[in-house]
Parts: sequence; C-alpha cells; structure tokens
Amino acid sequence: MNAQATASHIGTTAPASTLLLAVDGVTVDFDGFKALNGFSLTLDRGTLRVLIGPNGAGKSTLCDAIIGRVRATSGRVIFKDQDITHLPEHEIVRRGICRKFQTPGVLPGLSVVDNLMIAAKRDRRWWSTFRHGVAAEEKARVADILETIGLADRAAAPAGHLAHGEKQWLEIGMVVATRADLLLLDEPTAGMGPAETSQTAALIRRLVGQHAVLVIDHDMSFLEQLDARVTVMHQGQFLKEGSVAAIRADADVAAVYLGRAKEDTHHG
Ligand SMILES: Nc1ncnc2c1ncn2[C@@H]1O[C@H](COP(=O)(O)OP(=O)(O)OP(=O)(O)O)[C@@H](O)[C@H]1O
Repeated sequence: MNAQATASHIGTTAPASTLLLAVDGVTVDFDGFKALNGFSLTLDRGTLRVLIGPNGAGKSTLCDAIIGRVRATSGRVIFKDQDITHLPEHEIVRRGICRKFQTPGVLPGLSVVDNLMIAAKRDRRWWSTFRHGVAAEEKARVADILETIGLADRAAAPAGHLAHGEKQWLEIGMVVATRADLLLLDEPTAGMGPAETSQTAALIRRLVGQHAVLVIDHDMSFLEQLDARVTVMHQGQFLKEGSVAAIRADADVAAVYLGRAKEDTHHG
C-alpha cells in the first residue's frame, strides 16, 4: 500500500474528535524558576501537533511532565480520561505514551527487524523475545511498521549499518511498535538533509490516525510539509496556536524568536 493510500485509509477510520490528552494549567517549578508556567494544551486521538518555541521555552519540560520524568508543581495531566500527573513514568508508558528516546535505543548489532521485534514485545523483557519466539501477530505488525518507516528492504541489515536518517526512522518505528496511542517525537529531523527531512514528514503523516503525535521541531520547511497545527510556547507559557502559515505570519511569534536571537547574539 502506498503512503497516500495508507494515510487516507487511516484518516477515514480514526476517531479523530476524541480527546486523548489534556495538559491542564501545568507549572513545573525548578527551585523558583518556572520552566512551565500554567501551561495548557489538548490533543485529540489520532491527531498531529507541532510544538515550537525559542530555546528554553519549556518544550522538553512539557514532554518530561507528560511522561512523568519531572513532576508538575501544580496543574494536571489527563490521559484517556485518567489523571496521570502523579503516576510513575513506567506506568504512564504502560498506559500508552511513548517518547522516542524511551525505546531501548537501536541495538547496532541486531538487524532492523529484530530491533522492531524487541520494541513490539509488550512485556519489554527483551531476552524472552529470543527464548520464547515471537507471535505471528507481532510478526505481521512489524512487517507493517517496516513498510511505514520505509525500511522493508533493509529489514535484515544490522541496525549499525543504517544511515543517520534510516536510524531515526527505525527509532520512530520502535516507538510505533510499542503500540502507544501518543508518540512524543523530539526533533525527529535533527541532523537530516532536505531529502531525509521530507521523507520523515511523510512518515509521520502516515502515523497520524492510528496514533496521536506531538512533534517538537524548529525546521520551518519540515513544519510546512507536516502541515499540522502548531502550538507556540514562550517562557513556559502558551503563546499562540494555529496553522503553519498563520504562525509564520504572526508578529508576536516573530518577536519572541527575534528577541531570543538578539539575546543569544548578545551573550554569544
Ligand atoms: N532540571 C532542571 N533544573 C533547572 N532548570 C531546568 C531544568 N530543566 C530545564 N530547566 C530550565 O527550564 C527552561 C526550559 O527548558 P526546556 O529544556 O524545557 O526548554 P526547550 O524549549 O526544550 O529548549 P530547547 O529548544 O533549547 O531544547 C530552561 O531555561 C532550562 O534551563
């Protein structure tokens, strides 16, 4: 199935209007410094959102607060109608949120397909994958993921032999393999050239519908290709939300980026 067909198929079956995640007035206070300051955001099932903001705006802290790596000082994180604010990270992951770097990481000596098999193993006991074999259902799922991430013809290659972009796609595939409903992707195009960046945008668009995806990235050409709703953060707070075109044209957004650039120049 080609990418477009997959995306449109998923698009027609996704329960697109159901609320999946609500970040409700979350503050994260690091000894008096509010990395998040009453920040709110909602995300529906199967939808794509891009989060941007100048350096230090609080984007990573937001992901940390969602996944339980840092604790909200106040406010709540609601996922699938449950308050997950104070749950341990592993329990949040079990409930269906996965961040790219939380996958075991690509094991360079193992093949692409074996890396995906390990991530697909729900109980995460890696070695049991080899001891007990893999269910047919998991094999089929992994074959699907290989198609989605564009690595079907590299399935048998050792992951360590992949190019930089291919390794990133494998990591995204490993997040998908965990069956998470919400995928958090922090700068998925880091270090990529224009061709790989375009392929990454297409890959992410193929995931939408089956998963909600929250992407942090600064690359405007990537954001244009993703064609997603954009939320802009500044100093731990919500600044704006809108289409890529609207955000590009927004004077307040330009001002916070330029302001930051001036500070960076000043200090640097
Ligand atoms: N553990 C911590 N203790 C103290 N301050 C922290 C901690 N983690 C982050 N910060 C501060 O919180 C602010 C927000 O950081 P965060 O990494 O969330 O920003 P960001 O938007 O992801 O930035 P970047 O685009 O540079 O990755 C920054 O000023 C950072 O120095």
